[in-house]
Amino acid sequence: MITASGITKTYKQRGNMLGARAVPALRGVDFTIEKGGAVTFIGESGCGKTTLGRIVAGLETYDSGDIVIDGTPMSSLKPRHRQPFFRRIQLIHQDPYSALNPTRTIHQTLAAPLALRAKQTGRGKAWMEERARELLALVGIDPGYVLPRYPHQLSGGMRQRVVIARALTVDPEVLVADESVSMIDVSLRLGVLALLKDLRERLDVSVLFITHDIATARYIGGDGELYVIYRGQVVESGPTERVISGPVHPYTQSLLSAIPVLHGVERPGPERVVPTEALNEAHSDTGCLFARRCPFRTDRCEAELPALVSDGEQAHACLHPQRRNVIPVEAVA
Ligand SMILES: Nc1ncnc2c1ncn2[C@@H]1O[C@H](COP(=O)(O)OP(=O)(O)OP(=O)(O)O)[C@@H](O)[C@H]1O
Repeated sequence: MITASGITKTYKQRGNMLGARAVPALRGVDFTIEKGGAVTFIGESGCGKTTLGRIVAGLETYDSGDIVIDGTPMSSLKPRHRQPFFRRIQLIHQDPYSALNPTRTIHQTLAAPLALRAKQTGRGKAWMEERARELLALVGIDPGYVLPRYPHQLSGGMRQRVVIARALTVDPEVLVADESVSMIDVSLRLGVLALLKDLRERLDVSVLFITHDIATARYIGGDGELYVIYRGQVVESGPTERVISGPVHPYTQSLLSAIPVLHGVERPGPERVVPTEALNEAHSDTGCLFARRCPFRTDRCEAELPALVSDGEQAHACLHPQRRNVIPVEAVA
């Protein structure tokens, strides 16, 4: 089990003559990934999703808060001692073109991490060969065809599957899939999503899925937890189906209005959400981060940052939670 609590991350971006500008990417994010579970983060571009995925995979540092992996807080370890923990969490690179070394055959690509695994588990070369074939078959490609070939000799879909097979060489407990950086086209994307769903069921591996698309959030992690993130803050969370059928934060509702059917949502609206502003521009950080775009804002929202309040299952950070449907103004004809 992996627990993240209060994760914050601020980037320093080179600014104008006044010096570097601080860009808060994550502002105190908490979540738990259970064994075999699915956790989805959804939000629009720039909200901090990719940063979060990289932090969970141990590829990015964080400023405060902690990640606890199977009871061990990562802050209690020196960076090199964190590696064995983070190895259990594999980020699936979504750009199959740059993720594989073009000068290595697939056999060589899989051999390196399998050799490490063989050493750790006291196995030999025969096991490595067998495991490479087994993993390729698991991701739905013919080992005999793929193993001797170079990445450029394979289709985009095959390359993406090889990337997933490589992630599986270390027997990960969690796969992190950041769809927002996906370079693959729609038809391949659906195949990869189906594969991730299948691997979750067959290997009991957990999935941390990062997306800006509610339909894929539902497809891959419909039985898991959904976290809606806005400008680095979780504004709503809960069981995916429950949040989708009963969103209370106006931002979640505006995201959901992109899908045609909303079961169980009262619809006296629609109310309109102000279009996306340039997220990093001179936003006031006092008060609710969504206030400027929110159709329900009051003076209180401008002054008070709402904390995440939970009813035990579903949580929201809104001073005026709504049981109504709102739509982003971009979607209005
Ligand atoms: N290496 C970096 N240096 C400076 N700022 C960064 C860096 N990486 C991300 N940021 C900033 O942090 C914020 C969050 O970025 P992040 O990539 O995590 O968002 P995202 O939700 O994944 O966006 P997208 O869906 O477009 O990938 C953005 O404002 C971004 O400009």
